This record gives sequence, structure tokens and C-alpha cells, in this order.
Amino acid sequence: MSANGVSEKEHSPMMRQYLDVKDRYPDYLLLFRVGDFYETFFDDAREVAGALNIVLTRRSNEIPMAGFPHHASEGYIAKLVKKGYKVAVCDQVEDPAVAKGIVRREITDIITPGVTYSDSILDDRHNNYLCAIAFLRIGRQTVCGAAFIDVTTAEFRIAALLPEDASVFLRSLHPAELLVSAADRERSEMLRLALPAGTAFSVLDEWLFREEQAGEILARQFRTHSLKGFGIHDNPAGQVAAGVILHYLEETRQSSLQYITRITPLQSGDYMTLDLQTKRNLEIISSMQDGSINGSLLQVIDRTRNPMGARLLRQWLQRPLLRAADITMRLDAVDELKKMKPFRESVCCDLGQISDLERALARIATLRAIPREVRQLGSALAVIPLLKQSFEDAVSKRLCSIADALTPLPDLVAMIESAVDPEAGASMRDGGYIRKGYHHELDDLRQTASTAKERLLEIQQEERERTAIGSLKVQFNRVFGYYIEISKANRDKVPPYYEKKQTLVNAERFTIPALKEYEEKILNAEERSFVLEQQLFQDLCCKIAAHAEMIQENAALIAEIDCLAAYAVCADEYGYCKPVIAEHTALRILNGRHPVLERILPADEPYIANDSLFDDRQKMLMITGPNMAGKSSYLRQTGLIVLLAQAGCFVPAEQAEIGVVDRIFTRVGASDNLASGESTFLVEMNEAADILNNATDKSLLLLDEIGRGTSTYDGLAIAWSMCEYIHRQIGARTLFATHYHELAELEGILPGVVNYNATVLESGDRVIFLRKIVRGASDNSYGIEVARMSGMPSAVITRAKAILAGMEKRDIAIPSSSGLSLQSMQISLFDEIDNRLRTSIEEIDIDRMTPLDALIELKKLQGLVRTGNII
Ligand SMILES: Nc1ncnc2c1ncn2[C@@H]1O[C@H](COP(=O)(O)OP(=O)(O)OP(=O)(O)O)[C@@H](O)[C@H]1O
Repeated sequence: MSANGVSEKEHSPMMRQYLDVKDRYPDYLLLFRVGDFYETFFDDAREVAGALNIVLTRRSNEIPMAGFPHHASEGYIAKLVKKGYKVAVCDQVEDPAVAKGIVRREITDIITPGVTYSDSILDDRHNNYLCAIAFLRIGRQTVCGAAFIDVTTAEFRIAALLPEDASVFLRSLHPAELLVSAADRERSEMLRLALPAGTAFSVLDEWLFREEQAGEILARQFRTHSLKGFGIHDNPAGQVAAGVILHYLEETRQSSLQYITRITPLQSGDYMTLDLQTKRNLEIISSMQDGSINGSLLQVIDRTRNPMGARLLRQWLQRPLLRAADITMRLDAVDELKKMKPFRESVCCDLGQISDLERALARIATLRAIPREVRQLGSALAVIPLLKQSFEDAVSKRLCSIADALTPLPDLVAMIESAVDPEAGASMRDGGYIRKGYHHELDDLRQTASTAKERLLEIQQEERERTAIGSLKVQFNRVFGYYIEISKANRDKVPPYYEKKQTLVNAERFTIPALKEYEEKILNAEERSFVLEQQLFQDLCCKIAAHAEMIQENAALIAEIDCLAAYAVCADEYGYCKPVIAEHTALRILNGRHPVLERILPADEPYIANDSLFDDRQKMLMITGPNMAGKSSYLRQTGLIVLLAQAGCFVPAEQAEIGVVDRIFTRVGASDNLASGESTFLVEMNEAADILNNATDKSLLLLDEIGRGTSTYDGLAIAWSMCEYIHRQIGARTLFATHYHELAELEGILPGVVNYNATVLESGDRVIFLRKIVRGASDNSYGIEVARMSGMPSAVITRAKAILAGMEKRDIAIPSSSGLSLQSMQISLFDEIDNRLRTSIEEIDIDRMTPLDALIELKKLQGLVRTGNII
């Protein structure tokens, strides 16, 4: 029985053919070519109709069906794939006119979110990753590894992971599609939950996740006996994941994978780990406001001129370096480019001319390219000698090695130039894209066709004279081929040897033996030259693909030059300074600025620069100050400056010395994970726990309003003890912004804790934010003043002031000065409980209570006294 209860036998032959194909591709939406349409049936049709918002109809009144015209398929397929669907395209592979019985159909393309080359789906400034995660049991241990590939750029990497870190890794990589094993059900489910909505998730057979299987497939792909040369041999789970990826690519019919020439390890020791939280809080790639690039660090720094550079810059900002020598090498290169402005500008101009070599190569190697792309690749490769030459006099180590490594490919450039017509258009349908002189036989065929066409003109002239019909014309169309058209008015002059082909309203069309003869010559020659041209173009693509490794290396170097030049432009135009990078744990940023805020604030309210100073005597900066005073911005600014410096970029500061940070941890503001059912406070505590468990003395901790999500006293107590723990157990450089003025007490108690505050100026009952972070603790929250400035109704403000005055008189709940010790904090905690106890008892209406109610009430009161909370 089939999906809707119709038995196989009752189906038409075409539907049986459909079901046969669908059987082989159950996880894909099967687009089945029927005439000029791609049709989907059964459940696929329901999905497609919903996803594309198209009509769901029924075939033969029974089978659900939805489809779209084939000429518009690119847009529809893009829409489906962007929504996370995997699509298999089944085409008619023989001419229906000559087919005997049911026309033959085959899968001609498979497109999934992680395996696509289509410009309608991809963004050229983003990588598009297909990722696999594998868990392996080795002895008593479970090891985990990941592999990921961008098939459009051939970047193929593997990483060794701790099993518990797999979700964090995935969130950080943000792949378009994930492959997991059917055997790891629970773990796979956890991974699925870690993925952002819309990520495709494929569960594959367990046998694919075996070491032998992976070893074989990797050795075949890279044509080696051992994987030692790639430096990935000590990561068996990663290798399994890589093998799974290659198998999946083969299965999805990506037959020409030769352009994937290497696999490289992603060593956790080389790069700073940036968890999703930190990426989000520091707004590195996208802003918190709307998730777009607008307002992000990337938007400010991305001054690249080329898509390859743009993609690499994203990676650089998300993977800052850890070794001082590597960072300094990048900074020196930026310095050199910054100083040589005219040279840099001319290099940038060259970079702007270079097309996307990586993606063009992938399309060429997989025979998806059109002639224009090949031509563009040729022009891009032609710029390499110029680039190489222009860097010949470079001084900095990295620029010198880039100049050395750039490899011109003159023969390939010449071959492309001689083969592809510079005017080649977007379509290959009409041929004519291979240049004259490239191939002898092609030239001959074209000559034959053109001579025959000239002969047709002669025939036209001869027939005009013979028939005395001046308007007689030899014409061509795809359906009827060549014909002679004669208007109705001249109908009686048509000679008897004219054979009628077609009658129109005002004219008739004929053929004659001479016309037939030349028509055949032309069509034959054209048909053969068309096929030959396709063959020559394919051969050219294969020859280019044979140079894949060299092209990829050049592309990587061009991308790097682009990023370094972009950094230099930022340094120059935004007034950034070159940071000094050291292997100690101090941090000295003088007059640092927030790279994004300083660009968006109005000129009359410029960003106020501040210092961030850490050394052995100053390890934890306790920052108090009113709302809106600039505490969070100061925390973020410090994190961003460190991140930029370690990504090899100059920084928005007057001077900066950065002791390399192994990881930036952030706990900034309330992030809502309400969708996953967690309370704001729980999320806050999870994140705080993660920081305490993973930070080291080389980390930078940016903690904003820890404890805010719960009651004042719980929050204060947690914040206090976290500070103690960080101080005693971790020793990380920490910026701690808080509204708990009591925490200022810690300055006297824990060495290395130093108070700072975001200053304000009181002017009458107004507050002016100076945005200067200065030594000492703040002594006022100004919360009510800030509320007033936000446009709160004045009645609320007046009442709030009265309540505050009352509370301050009674010295309860809201702490008003920094003079409280932990002991006095506990005393006021009991005051608060006493007050709540008293109010609760007063509010009890004994006359309306049953004895049971009274007992329940008593239990609540007991709970209040014991835990500080009413149950
Ligand atoms: N150094 C600065 N120079 C100029 N403007 C600043 C500066 N720092 C912050 N601002 C401006 O003040 C606004 C509020 O800053 P921020 O959010 O950092 O304050 P906050 O003290 O953390 O407030 P809250 O405690 O309410 O979170 C920012 O959006 C920015 O426009």
C-alpha cells in the first residue's frame, strides 16, 4: 500500500515510477518532472505546499500534489533549502516524443542546506558548513570529534572535542546541516536541540560511523596511505566524522570531489574559544537588537574588497589567536599596510577586481560553472603576478611570506583566455562561448554552418528572381527549421515545386529541395559544434580543476591580504593604535573606546574614552554607578579591544598592551532563553556556573549585574561569593559591574579588588552622565532620576521618591550606601524578613479561616522564617 492507501497496483505507471524513486530517497523532498512542471506528491506535496505557500491539489482525485513550473525552479528550490529541506530533483532524461512507454527519469541533482552551490541560496560573504559529529568508544572512554566542510570553498577541517563540548562547538560553528549517527540517539537529540531553528539535521546509518570505513574513504579522497601528513591521525572520532561527510557528498551525487584537496585540523590551542554567549553579548557578528550585521563589530571592521576576504574576516573575528608571536606577525603586516597608504589603495583596488576564486573553482570542478565564471576565474588569476610583484619590497615577515607563496599560473590563464569568449553570456544554450582558434574541428564546423547560411542568402535571392516575389524571405525557427515565407497576396505566384510547411493568417511557409539540403548541413554542423563546444568546455573545467590546490592556495593568500588591508584601513580611518602583545596577564588599555558605539554616536555626543588597567595589584574591577552611566559599554569595550587585538587588528585606544587572554567570558544583561523553557535567572546561573568552571587565570571575565534575576539578598549573596571564588580559585582579570553597592566592601577585604564607578553629575534634580570610569565606589543609584528621564508619569516618580525616603528611614531592603559590611547585610536581611512576617500576620483574616487554612498559613510563615521566601 502507498502513502494514502492506494495500492501500488492501482497506480498509473508514472506514479509507480515516482514511488520507486521516492523509495530510494525517502529523506528528500522529491521534485518529479512532469512536462513543464516539477511535481511533488503525498506528504512531500503537503510540506511543499505549506513551505512555498502554493496550492495543494489532488492527482486523479486521490493523490495530494503540489508543483511549480520548471523555469522558475531555482527560486522555489532556494526557498525550500533555506527552510532546511533537502531536495532531490528527478528529471526526464529522454525526449518524451521518442520515448517508448513511460519516459525515463533520473535524479539529476540533490540540494541540501549544507550541500549547495547555488547563488540563490548562498551568501558570498558567509561560509556555508556541512558538519558531522561522531562519538567513538575507545576502551572505557567515549571520544568525540567533528568535521566540517564548506563545499563551495573546499575548506575541510576536523576538530577533537570533549563529548560534553559538542553542543557548544555546534552553536559556535552554526552549520547549515548536521550529520549524526542513528546509534547515538540521546546524544544526537541533544545536538539537535543545540542547533538554531532551520538547520537541517540528518540521522545516518550507524555503519557509516566506523573507523575502517572512514579511513578507507579518506585515503581514497586524498590518495594517500596514511593521514599522518594532515596532522589528523590522533583524532579518530574526527576522522570518522570526516569520512561520513565524504560519504554523504558522494551519496548526494557530488561526483567530482577532486577539488577537495586537503583536510586540516582545528587545534583548540591555536584559537581563543568564543562561546555563543560571548559572541552574542559582544555583538561580534550580529547585533542583539535584530540579529542582523548592523551594529556589530563585523560591520565596522569589514572593509574587505572581496568575498574571499569577507569570509576569512568573519573567521578571524570569531577565532582570535592565542600565540603572541602569531598575533604580532599579523599586526606588523597591518602596520606596514597602514603606513603605505597609496600602495594599500592600489592593492585594494586590485582586490576589488578579483572575483571569488574559491567558489568559482568549486562550481567549475563540479561542472556547474558557466563560461563567464571560467573567464572571471582567468581574469582573477591574471592579477596574481601583479600582486606578487607589488609585495616584493615588503618588509614585514607575513607580507614577505605571502609574496613568496603567491604562485602565478600563466599557462592556465593563457588557456582560459584562448578558450573562452570574453563576451560569453550567462547562458550556454545558444553556444558560441568557445573562442575561434581554440579548436580546429569546432572552427571547421562553424565555417560549414556559416558557409551554408551564406548559401541560404543566395537561395533567397535566386528564388526572388525566379518567382518575381520581392518580399520572399528565407527564415528560421526552432520548430520548423528553415523555410521560405510568402505573403498571402503572392500566393498565386508560388511555383509547384514549393512544398507547403505551414499556413499562417497572412502568409504561408514552404520548403524546397535546395533549402532542405542546406538546412541539414547547417543543423548538422550546428548540432555537432554545440556538442563539441560543451565537451571542450567540460575538458577545460577539468583542466582547471587539476590545478585546484594551487588555485586554493592563491585564494587563501588573497583573502589574507584582503583582511590585512581591511584592518589597515580601519586603523587609518578610525584612529586605532597598534597593541603590544605579551605573554603576561596584565592589561593596559589607555583611553580605550567602544569600536561600534564610537561610530554610531552623534558628533555632539562623542564616545568618552576610558582606561582598562589590570596588573597584579588590580585583578578585579568592581564597577558601580547608576543605570545608563555606561558600565555595560565599558565592559564590552574592554572585551572587544582584547578580541580585536588578538584577531590581529589595531584597536580603538590611545595605547594598549594586551597580556594574551585565553578566553573571554561574558555574562551581560538578561538573555532570554524562554523558548527553551528556562527562567531568566536559571539561564544567568547556568552561564555563571560555566564561567566559574572553565575560566583560568589567563581569562578575561566580563560580569554584568550578576544576581540581578533573583531577590536582592539572594542576588547579593551569590554575587559576593562569586567574587570571592574568582579571586581565590581562578585569579582571572575580571570586570564586575553591579548595582549592589555593598560589593564595594570587597575592596578592603580581598587584595586585587578595586572599586571604580561610572561618574555622573547632579544638577538640581537632574543627572548628567559623564561616562568617565573613575576610582572609587558610587554612592547613589539614581534609579528614580533615570526613570524620570525615561518619560515615566510624574505621579509614579513622586510616589517612588516617597517610598524610597520611607525605606531609607527604616533602613531596610534597598541598600543605600557602601558602608554596609556583610554582617550588617545579614542584619538587614533579618529586618526584611521580620517586616514581611509582620505584614503577613497582620493580613491574616482569622474569622474566615478553617483550622486547615490556619495550619497551611502557619507552614508558610515558618517557611518564610527558615528560607526567607514565602512558599
Ligand atoms: N563612554 C561612553 N561615551 C559616550 N556614551 C556612552 C558611553 N558609554 C555608554 N554610553 C551611552 O550610554 C548608553 C547606556 O550605556 P550602558 O548601557 O553601558 O549603561 P549601563 O551603566 O550599563 O546601564 P544599565 O545599568 O542600565 O545597564 C549607551 O547605549 C551609550 O549610548
